[in-house]
Amino acid sequence: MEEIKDHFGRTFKTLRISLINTCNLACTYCSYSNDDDQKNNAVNKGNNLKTKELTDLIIRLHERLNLGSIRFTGGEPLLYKELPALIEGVRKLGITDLNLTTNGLLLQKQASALKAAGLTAINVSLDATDPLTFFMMARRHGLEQTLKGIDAALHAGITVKINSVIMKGLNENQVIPLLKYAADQQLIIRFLEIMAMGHLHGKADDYFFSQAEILKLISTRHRFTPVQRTKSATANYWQTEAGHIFGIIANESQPFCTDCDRLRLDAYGNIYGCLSSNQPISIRDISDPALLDLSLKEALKQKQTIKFTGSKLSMLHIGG
Ligand SMILES: Nc1nc2c(ncn2[C@@H]2O[C@H](COP(=O)(O)OP(=O)(O)OP(=O)(O)O)[C@@H](O)[C@H]2O)c(=O)[nH]1
Ligand SMILES: C[S@@+](CC[C@H](N)C(=O)[O-])C[C@H]1O[C@@H](n2cnc3c(N)ncnc32)[C@H](O)[C@@H]1O
Ligand code: SF4
Ligand code: SF4
Repeated sequence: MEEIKDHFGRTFKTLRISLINTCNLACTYCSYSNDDDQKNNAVNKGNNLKTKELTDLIIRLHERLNLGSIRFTGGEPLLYKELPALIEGVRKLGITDLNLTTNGLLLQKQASALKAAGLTAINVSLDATDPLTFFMMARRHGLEQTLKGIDAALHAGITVKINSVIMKGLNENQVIPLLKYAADQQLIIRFLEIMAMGHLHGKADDYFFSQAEILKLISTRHRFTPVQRTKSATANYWQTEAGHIFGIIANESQPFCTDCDRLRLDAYGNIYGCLSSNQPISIRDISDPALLDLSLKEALKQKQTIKFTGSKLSMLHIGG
């Protein structure tokens, strides 16, 4: 069967599944307000997919795309009750690179079940090592719980990386402490440039803290050299003289659309070919393979040529 490809040679190999569009934190850059929730309900159509329906959709996507990896995200994916069962089901399809992006609050309880189910690696979001700044960023307390979650995942034998969104005027003073925490734990950390999504659409500039600014801050403490980028990666990486690897996801300063291989599936059975797209393409009720192909080709057209251009949907709603 002919591979679904665009004229840049891009195809879909990584499936990012948003399992749920609710969350137990309300991060300032993601959630509209303290009690956000469904203000932007553009994609909240119908009922969430049941685990069986979701597994069937994954099977059909995998048959067509020969997926290399899956990342479970959200909203907060650890609120999805049947995650271990889902992971087990997907692993049986032969997809063994199975990853999770989480805020880590519920990780302490779930880490060993996730490992047993076959999860490969976890990216934990952590924007501060200081409880007050954590609260300011997340609008909830939870630093200690998140740190315990990271410990539990490591104890269970799961590889962990840290993601830290850096916002000018709010938590740039956390770059050095976060880097130190990660180095002490021997974890890779990636700092994220803020993205103009949801309520930040058109307003993100005020908070933008660039890759260059992050590197400048780090250079006051460490010497570092660049690491060769891997194809389709979101992050650029560097290694400090002490051997610690850190990265920056520079959506604005150093975009990575040219070899993007990511397809998104939300909790309602809609696909998106690009994080910049507000247009859901429903594949939930499609059983005809030719129609699935058409939908995937349509989704591939949503990809950007150069960089992320902003979205009215927040990560909470499209799936981060
Ligand atoms: N523009 C853009 N940014 C993305 C995309 N996927 C992830 N990101 C950015 O990368 C951040 C971290 O994403 P993760 O869920 O950790 O996934 P990842 O970076 O692909 O993970 P690794 O495979 O471990 O490198 C997100 O919060 C976004 O800022 C994408 O498809 N497009
Ligand atoms: C939407 S969250 C979903 C998974 C989980 N709740 C978590 O926080 O890891 C996925 C990632 O998106 C990032 N994110 C959300 N909104 C963002 C924004 N406006 N700019 C940059 N990153 C953002 C978060 O920091 C997190 O690392
Ligand atoms: S970034 Fe993750 S933890 Fe924070 S509000 Fe969004 S979905 Fe929740
Ligand atoms: S903005 Fe779109 S094309 Fe660019 S990396 Fe993100 S998902 Fe891929």
